[in-house]
Amino acid sequence: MLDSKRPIPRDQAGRHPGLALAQWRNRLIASPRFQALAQRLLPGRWIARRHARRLFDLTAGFVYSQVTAALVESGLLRTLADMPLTLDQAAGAACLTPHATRTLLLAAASLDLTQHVGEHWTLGVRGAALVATPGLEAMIRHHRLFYADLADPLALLRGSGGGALASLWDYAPGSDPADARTYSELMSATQPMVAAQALAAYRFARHRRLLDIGGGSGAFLRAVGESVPGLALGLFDRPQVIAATAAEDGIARHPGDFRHDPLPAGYDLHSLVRVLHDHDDEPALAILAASRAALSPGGRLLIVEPMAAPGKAPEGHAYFGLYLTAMRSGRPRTPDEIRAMLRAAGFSKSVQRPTPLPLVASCLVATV
Ligand SMILES: C[S@@+](CC[C@H](N)C(=O)[O-])C[C@H]1O[C@@H](n2cnc3c(N)ncnc32)[C@H](O)[C@@H]1O
Repeated sequence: MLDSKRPIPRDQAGRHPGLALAQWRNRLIASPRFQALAQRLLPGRWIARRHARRLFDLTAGFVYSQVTAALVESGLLRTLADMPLTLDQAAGAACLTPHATRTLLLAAASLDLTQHVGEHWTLGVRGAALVATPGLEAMIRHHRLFYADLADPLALLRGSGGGALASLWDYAPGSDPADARTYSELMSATQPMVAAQALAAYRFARHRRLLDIGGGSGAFLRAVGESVPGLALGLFDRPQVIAATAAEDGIARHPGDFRHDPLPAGYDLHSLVRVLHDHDDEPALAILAASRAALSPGGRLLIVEPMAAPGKAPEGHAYFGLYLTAMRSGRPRTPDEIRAMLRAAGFSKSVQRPTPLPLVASCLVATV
């Protein structure tokens, strides 16, 4: 039997054996002789092309994002979803010259966002999927702030640049409630897909009362309430966020600050949806401890958010790693990292429940 605790043999300098292998591979890839050989052999040519494509996509990804943003912000995406347009009609709808419109539509067609059929333009496969995905257009518009911060990525990482995204997040006491409302609206727009992951992963009907901690405008609670009618619902968020949202029948409202205030008792299920990763380790642990303190024995905490996977899944460490850096708070965590924090906060056990689209959200269930 393999002993997983057995130490991995290291070289004389104390380095992991995998490092030498990775260095050998990297030298091979960089060698002109190896590259020439790969071009001559058919499988090698195929692999080289695939890597070249991926490398090009990495280099050009920002351009693709901006083509998509132009399609959304010009209104063309929505108009093409309603009806096919000739080039002149599209130019009129987008308030662009026919030449500029053609440039945009051709660029979008190369990304499967649009399609040229006869004399008309319509949506391509990805364009149709984009329109059908709730909240994605709102997210693309919101990325204007994020990409402004990313214009100098090193300044962002050094903490000397950015600030556009953080200003939206920072609705501390005294700030304009309109900012809290803008952010909550974005969160609500992207919420249906997240709620769908939680509903597919967890049987809420086994509980009596659900408290959504940092629940924003209550979109998650409304989605769960529609699927599980008997469940009593409670919303905990900052006072200015609660004040900025419409009073909902049947949802108990608890204004407060989860870093300092105790959470209300009497709920047998808590949820933290896209909340934990917004916070650095110390406040994140305080939130988990507050949940643990307010839950009775047998109570559960559901953590729903996109989680990181080391070396894989770029939505984790690449997207959220940089997004949360721009937010100036929090970090993406792996399920194992969160489980360790849950243990430190006093939860007796936690399990991961598979979700249909981990890219949107993964789900951990912790028991008191
Ligand atoms: C990223 S949003 C997520 C909103 C919602 N759960 C969702 O997924 O759409 C984070 C939420 O946590 C709330 N929040 C942040 N800090 C808080 C604090 N100290 N106390 C209470 N709520 C807080 C914010 O107001 C916001 O509604």
